[in-house]
Amino acid sequence: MSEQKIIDGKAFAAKLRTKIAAQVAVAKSKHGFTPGLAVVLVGEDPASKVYVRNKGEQTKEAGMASFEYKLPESTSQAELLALIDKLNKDAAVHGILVQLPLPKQIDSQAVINAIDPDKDVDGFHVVNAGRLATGGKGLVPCTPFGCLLLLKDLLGDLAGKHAVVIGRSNIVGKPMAQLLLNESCTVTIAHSKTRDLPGEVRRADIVVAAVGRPEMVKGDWLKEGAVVIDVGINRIERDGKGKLVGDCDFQSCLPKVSAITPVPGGVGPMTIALLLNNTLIAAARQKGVEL
Ligand SMILES: Nc1nc(=O)c2c([nH]1)NC[C@@H]1CN(c3ccc(C(=O)N[C@@H](CCC(=O)O)C(=O)O)cc3)C=[N+]21
Repeated sequence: MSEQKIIDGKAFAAKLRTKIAAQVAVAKSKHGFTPGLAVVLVGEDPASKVYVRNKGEQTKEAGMASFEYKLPESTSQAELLALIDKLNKDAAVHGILVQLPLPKQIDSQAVINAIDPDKDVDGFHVVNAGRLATGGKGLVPCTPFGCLLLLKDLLGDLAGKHAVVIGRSNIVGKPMAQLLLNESCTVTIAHSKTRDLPGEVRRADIVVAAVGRPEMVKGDWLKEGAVVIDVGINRIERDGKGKLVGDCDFQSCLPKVSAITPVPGGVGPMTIALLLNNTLIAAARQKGVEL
């Protein structure tokens, strides 16, 4: 019964990648260029290595060029900045992603702000954050962009809906709130100091959970028929086994919602699809073509 309530982010992302691959083919055949994405990984974090590998594989599957840079944990900030300078100047590279988090000797924000904003396919550069906040044409962070596409596919026009975003990070919460505001939602941003979080969430037509706390949002916090987008990816131990769970308690939320994203298979695959989409957008703009 509730099967159709579960949003299939994996299938949506696969469809999106098919569309992107078709546009990449046009870029090659009609305009004579191959969109290229450079991914930079510093150090040995095992989860980061998996993401970087998935990104590389899906980039190539879409027909794009993938450039991977794996630097040692001991890399200095100056060395990383030198690589970014080289990638900024490389005409075959249209998008640059530096995997976060970075080792502690490196100032992440300084590194992000060294990327050419027009190649900043993560949308994390202060210029892109400013463009999003002021209605300019920039690059939008992949995870919130993916969440927005899922919401619009499900609900159509979002105007007037009450959205509660839980979490205020620069990479998800804040840009998500900006995007929902641009869609004329009434937006509440909740965080660790919010008084009566369940009470705030109970007013929401749309809940976006991005706090990084396993299974924090409970079903009895939700308004009947709410749409829940769960951005959390938390690795926990249960019954002696490793398990991936979101920021929402899926079992108690499912009966209350009209739709909910699962973890895994929800927002995660969308993030990578939107990264490819941003790379395509960045490449088309750099080449001055419409795809
Ligand atoms: N500069 C930067 N940009 C990022 O976008 C970025 C980053 N750094 N650092 C790490 C996080 C994490 N992240 C994920 C992307 C896809 C999945 C994903 O596809 N997850 C699948 C599989 C999860 C699994 O099985 O491990 C799913 O949710 O179904 C997860 C996590 C991007 N990140």
